Amino acid sequence: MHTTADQHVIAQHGVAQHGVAAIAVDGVGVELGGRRVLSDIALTVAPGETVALLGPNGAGKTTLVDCLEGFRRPDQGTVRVMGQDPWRAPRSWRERIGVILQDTRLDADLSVAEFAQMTALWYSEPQPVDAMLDRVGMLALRHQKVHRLSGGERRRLDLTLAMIGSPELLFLDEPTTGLDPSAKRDIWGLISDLAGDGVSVLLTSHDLQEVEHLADRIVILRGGEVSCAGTAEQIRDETAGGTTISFVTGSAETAVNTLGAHREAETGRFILATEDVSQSVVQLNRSLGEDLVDVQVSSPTFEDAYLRLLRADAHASC
Ligand SMILES: Nc1ncnc2c1ncn2[C@@H]1O[C@H](COP(=O)(O)OP(=O)(O)OP(=O)(O)O)[C@@H](O)[C@H]1O
Repeated sequence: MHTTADQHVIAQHGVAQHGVAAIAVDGVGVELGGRRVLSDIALTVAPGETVALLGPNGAGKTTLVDCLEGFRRPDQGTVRVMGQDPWRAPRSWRERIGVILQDTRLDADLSVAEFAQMTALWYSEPQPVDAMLDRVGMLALRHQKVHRLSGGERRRLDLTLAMIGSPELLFLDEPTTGLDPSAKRDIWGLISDLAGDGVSVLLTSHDLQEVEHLADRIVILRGGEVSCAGTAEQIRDETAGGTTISFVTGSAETAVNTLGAHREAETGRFILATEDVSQSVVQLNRSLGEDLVDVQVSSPTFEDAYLRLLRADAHASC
């Protein structure tokens, strides 16, 4: 599915809008320590699109992002980021991307403003530091030493540093780790605003709520391969199925032959797939009357789908 979906996105947004996808990966393979860590990876991020990379520990997300950021050269396949091979890209290319790392250490004895100013020096046209600090709610802390910042404040500073060069593409690795729920919402708002301004985002996160909230599309890596790709709704529907009504009745024949339900062997309950819950409940009542007991409606979530995908056998995909 990922190939078709990605081709569709490229056709719809990437090529049509600007001619060049923010990220275009094809057939990428990486071997580390004699072990294949990535195999035949295909991935695209269209300009202005937010794509989330999801997968269990060790799935290969960091290795792939390393290839995209130019820190690792894949053994096979092609990688283009903003139209260039990251491994050979010049400094002018690096100025067009912003990076927030999973675990940055800001140990210097500098203040927040000094640290941001030092980062700004690297770019030819940086944003004004105070304006960026204000945008992430850090202006009041501009004189605070960075090594005294709390985990959440440090994460906000990380984001400031990533944004300071006005990047066209942002790599966000666990951008809200350690943030309280309210701060997390603020940062989500900020990331959505950036996406609204046309910034492309590759988000790596284990926070399913965050991924669902921010990503236009989700690419799930598993065992170094793309296991599934699509919108959260597509992945949910294809992996966990649609809404079902489960019920108990003594009229098995009506349940199966008239209503089209199937009997679950383990529980003896009847399961009916439905696209319109109220209409199906009316129909159940009409057909089974008082012989209808313990009706339960189940609508799978994206989390259900993701967990099911991780539990499934090694070749499962959607
Ligand atoms: N230098 C290396 N030599 C050998 N194996 C490595 C090396 N670096 C990473 N690996 C292995 O490659 C696999 C993918 O690692 P990677 O860090 O890309 O996973 P990840 O999806 O980012 O995991 P996490 O969610 O835990 O950060 C892991 O099994 C890891 O042990």
